[in-house]
Amino acid sequence: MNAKLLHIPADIIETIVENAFEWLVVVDRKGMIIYINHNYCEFLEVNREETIGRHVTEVIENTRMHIVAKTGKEELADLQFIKGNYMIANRVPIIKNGEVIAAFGTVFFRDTQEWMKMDSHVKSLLTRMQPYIQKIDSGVKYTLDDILGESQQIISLKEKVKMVSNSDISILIRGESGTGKELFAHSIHQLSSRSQKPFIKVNCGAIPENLLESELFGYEEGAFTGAKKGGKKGKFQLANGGTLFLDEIGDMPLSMQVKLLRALQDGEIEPIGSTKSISVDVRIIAATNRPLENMIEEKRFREDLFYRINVVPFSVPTLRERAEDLTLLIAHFIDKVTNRLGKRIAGIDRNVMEILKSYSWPGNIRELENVIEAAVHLTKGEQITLDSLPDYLQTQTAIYRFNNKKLKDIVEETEKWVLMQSLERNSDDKVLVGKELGVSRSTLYEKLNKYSLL
Ligand SMILES: Nc1ncnc2c1ncn2[C@@H]1O[C@H](COP(=O)(O)OP(=O)(O)OP(=O)(O)O)[C@@H](O)[C@H]1O
Repeated sequence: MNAKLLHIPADIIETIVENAFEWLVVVDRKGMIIYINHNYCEFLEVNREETIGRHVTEVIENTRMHIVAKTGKEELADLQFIKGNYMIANRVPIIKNGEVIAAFGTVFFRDTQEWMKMDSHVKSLLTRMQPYIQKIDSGVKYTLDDILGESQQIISLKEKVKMVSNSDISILIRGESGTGKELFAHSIHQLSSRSQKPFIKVNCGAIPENLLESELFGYEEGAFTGAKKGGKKGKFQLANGGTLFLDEIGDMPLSMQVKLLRALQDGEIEPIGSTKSISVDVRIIAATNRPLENMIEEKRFREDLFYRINVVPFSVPTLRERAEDLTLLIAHFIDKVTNRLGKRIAGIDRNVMEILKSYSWPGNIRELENVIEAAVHLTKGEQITLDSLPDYLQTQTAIYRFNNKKLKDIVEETEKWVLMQSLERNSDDKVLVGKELGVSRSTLYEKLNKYSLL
């Protein structure tokens, strides 16, 4: 140590190190933490004693401290993403006798206007880059890993995906809107031998009937007024060698269903205005939330097309059928939104969690994602509270969903719910709760104990 520093008592040096830098970590040359200051541990929500001796990558996300300790090259003012926020990190090697013996890193997060401006600039750049990154690849945006869920239904479906993805058979994915049908379609393509070829999606319900044919099969130059010079390739041709995802196939007009069936059976298409057929090799994945069997009876969907596409049926469960996945999905969406916004959310108020669990989610995962996104935006503190939920969920208690429950269970659920609300309102003060609900101290404790609310 520098001779002048030796005169400074150790406790003074310790105080300086603890406070001079906002957050400080020191690693040895193997990347093991040998020192980390209290403020940093507090931010990371880790216990200081338990972090000492652990590899820095196990404690700090996106860290490069172990790399600097190895290369000996300092990294100054580098952007680092930690716990939903962009920070400025300095990483400096400590060199003795020409050898790197350790490295120290400091992390700054300055809540100044200037920093906020830079933070949002970086985020908007990243958001703008995202579509280009997606366009570079084959069109696949999701893999099986993006399908979250630990329920038996989801585990079995993911197994089924692995079994059928490598064959060329057509797959019909059924399920309510927002259940994740598109995610499954992407994953099947991504796991198939066609994964390096295009994945092309057509939303059969969103394209007007008169345009659907040219969209699917393309057209020749001069095929109709307004046709593009040189003609236009249809989605079948664009998907050649890969997968054509026919979303909302139940909404396809009957006239198009005939043409689609012909194309699938012959493996050939005829662009509008052309007299020549073109061979195409596409794998079909279709999806719908419509009751196709009823539509066949009503002559609104062709039976022969149904059998052609329904070789392997897939049924994606609704969110209410797999309520056990709710907690995981909520945590995932909070993470996703906070990462994007650079906001910190530590948890969810327990009343809010109860509401989310008892709601029937008619819009499924899409609705859940939207509710969480809005709640993260609207939450002022670090907890998602009742007032950041949409009005229809805030009043959710009024509409009780029976779900085949017995009266005893309904009474108990309601009792627990009322107790939780009162505890929340009275900041856990049992005397006030007892007064508010008009119950004696012993009854209150008995009930709190029964519902594990103590
Ligand atoms: N298992 C899952 N894990 C994580 N996110 C999911 C899951 N399932 C669906 N999502 C998300 O929910 C949203 C809706 O999914 P998707 O578009 O695949 O539903 P869909 O069934 O195709 O809906 P629609 O019938 O309305 O087209 C997407 O943002 C998707 O990322």
